[in-house]
Amino acid sequence: MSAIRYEHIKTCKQSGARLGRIHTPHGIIETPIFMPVGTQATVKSMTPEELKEINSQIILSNTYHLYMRPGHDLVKEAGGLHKFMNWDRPILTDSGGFQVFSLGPLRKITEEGVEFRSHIDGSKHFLSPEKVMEIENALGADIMMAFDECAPYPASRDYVKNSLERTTRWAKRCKEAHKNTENQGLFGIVQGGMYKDLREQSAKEIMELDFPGYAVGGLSVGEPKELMYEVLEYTTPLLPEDKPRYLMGVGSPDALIEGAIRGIDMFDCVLPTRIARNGTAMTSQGKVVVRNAKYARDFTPIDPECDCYACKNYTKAYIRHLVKANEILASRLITTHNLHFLLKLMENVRQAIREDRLLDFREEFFTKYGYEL
Ligand SMILES: CCCSCc1cc(N)cc2c(=O)[nH]c(N)nc12
Ligand SMILES: [Zn+2]
Repeated sequence: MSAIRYEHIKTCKQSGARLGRIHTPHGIIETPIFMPVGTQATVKSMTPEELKEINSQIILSNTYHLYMRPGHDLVKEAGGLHKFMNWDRPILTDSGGFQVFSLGPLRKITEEGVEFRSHIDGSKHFLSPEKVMEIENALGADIMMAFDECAPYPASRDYVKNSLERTTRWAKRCKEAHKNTENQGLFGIVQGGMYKDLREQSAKEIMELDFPGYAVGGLSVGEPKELMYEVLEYTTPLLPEDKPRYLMGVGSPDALIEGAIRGIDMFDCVLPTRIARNGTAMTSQGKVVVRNAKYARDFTPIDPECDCYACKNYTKAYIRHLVKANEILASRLITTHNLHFLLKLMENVRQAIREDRLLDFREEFFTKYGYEL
C-alpha cells in the first residue's frame, strides 16, 4: 500500500486541466496546488501558524541543505522534519539533484553519484542515490523525490540523452534503497531536456519503475516560457492520469495557469518568497516594487483586492518605509502577501476547473495582470 494516493475529481471541459486530491499520511492536498518552498526547514520568515492562516496545504524542504546543515541524523533524532519544524501537514523533500548540479565546477558526476564541495565550508561530500534515500527517509517527508540529474539549458542532445539514462539508473537504485514505503511516497522525475524523443524515452523508462507520482524535471532552467509550455504540451500526456504530476521549480502566476491547463497538479517556486525579500509584491494589477519612491505617500494596501493580513492592516507607504529601513517585518509582510496571492490564485484555478472555464479565467487574469495572451 503506497503512502500516496491520487484521487481524480474532474477534468475541465474547456481546458483539459484536472481537479484532484492527493491523500498523504499528513493530510489531503487539493490540486492543482502551489507549494511554498522552505529550503532549510522554514518558509523564510513565516511561522507554521501563519502558513496555515493563508491555507498552505504542503511545504517543500531540501535534502541537500538539511544534509549539509544541521545534518539528517540530527533531524531524525528530533523525531523527523515534521516534529523538528513543528509542521503537521504534508512535506515534500527534493532530492538535492538540482542543488548539487547548480554547484557548477564544485561538483564531479560519476555513475556512482556526485562528489561536491559544501557551499558552507568547502568540505568534500559525496551523494549517491542510496545516500539520498537514507537522508530523505531520515527526514520523513510524505513525498520524496528521486535523485536525478537536471541537465542545464541549453545542452546538447548527447549530453541530455546520457544524463536522462543515468537519471533512470539512479531512479531504479533509489526505488531499491527506499525504506519506509508505508509512510513516504517516492516520486520519479522525468528528464530529457527540450528534445521530444528524449522526453518520451525518459517518461517510458521512469514509468516502467512504477512510482506513486511523477515530476517533470529539467524545466524552468532558463529556457523561454514558450519552450517550457511546448515541452509540457507533449510530456504531460505521457504520464499516468491516475498519479500526481509535479512541475518542478515553476511558480510565476502565468506559468501556474499555463501548467494547470497542460495537466500539471503540483508546482513549487522560490519566486514569491525571494522577490518579497527584495521588496517586490505580486498583485492583481501586476508586480509592485514597493521600495519605489512613488509609494512613499501611498496610504493604500499593496493590493486593494487582497484580504491577506498585510493588505488588511498596512499601507504601501509603511511597508516601503520598512523595506528602506531594512526591517525584518518588511519581508514578513510581503512574503505573507505573495504566498497568499499564489495560494489564492490556485484556489481560483480550482474553482475555474469546477466551472469548466479555466481558459476564460486565464484570459481574465492575463488581461488584468498585464500578461500577453
Ligand atoms: C525545493 C526545490 C524543489 S524544485 C528544484 C528543481 C527545480 C527545477 N527547475 C528542476 C529540477 C529538477 O529537474 N530536478 C530536481 N530534483 N529539482 C528541480
Ligand atoms: Zn495581500
